[in-house]
Amino acid sequence: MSNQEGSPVPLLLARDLVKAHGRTEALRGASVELRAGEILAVTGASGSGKSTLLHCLSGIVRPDSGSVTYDGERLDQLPEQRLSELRRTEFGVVFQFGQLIPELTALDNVALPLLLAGTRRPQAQAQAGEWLERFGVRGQEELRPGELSGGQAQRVALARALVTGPRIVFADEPTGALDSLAGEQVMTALTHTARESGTAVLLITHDAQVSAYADREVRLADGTVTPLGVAA
Ligand SMILES: Nc1ncnc2c1ncn2[C@@H]1O[C@H](COP(=O)(O)OP(=O)(O)OP(=O)(O)O)[C@@H](O)[C@H]1O
Repeated sequence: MSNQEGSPVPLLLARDLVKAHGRTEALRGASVELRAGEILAVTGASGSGKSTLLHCLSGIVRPDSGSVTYDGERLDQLPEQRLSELRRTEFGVVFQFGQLIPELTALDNVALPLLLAGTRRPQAQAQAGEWLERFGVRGQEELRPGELSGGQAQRVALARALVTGPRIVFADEPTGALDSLAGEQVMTALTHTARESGTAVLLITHDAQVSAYADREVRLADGTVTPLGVAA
């Protein structure tokens, strides 16, 4: 099943997700949908299950019950091999602490997903350089993550998440470790690029300044999702 931007069929649809960590029920029937090209903020108090939801939606973790449908495919039922392929080609992920590979330069961190997808090194590095430039990290290509500022490292992480042209970027508190100026730069870069390329973004945050960048916001509480309407 294909899904065009503006189509009423959501690109990603989760229904009645339940997920427990030991005896803690992080999700208790959470439902959420993400449309093609939309920027959706998922907010909620600490411990409300936001990261668990992101992990279930992005196929990192399987829910105990409920369904996750991505472009017509049931993610929660897919074999591991197909799931990793989807995660590599259709999804990009950014975490709070970038999680760049410390031994690799900024350029090689961004080139890595392309190399894993079979792109030849010169081509991968050229594309990675273009993405670093787009995210305003010019001149830092040869630096390692430890030599970058927090904001620069997050913009490198964004470039790495977007370099393969994913349809969805999952961002878990992408500005959580940054001061407000660096946070604004990261959010501007992420939302601008996502809109330009038609990439949908599922953004986890507890910060109202960050959720203001989204088209729509939903709130997690008690393991379920409540819509909050369209952001201004
Ligand atoms: N691996 C785990 N093992 C045990 N409990 C876990 C695990 N991961 C999450 N939990 C628990 O599940 C609940 C939801 O956690 P989750 O990280 O999804 O919430 P969150 O809203 O993202 O929190 P925060 O905003 O603090 O990051 C919490 O009570 C947490 O302690």
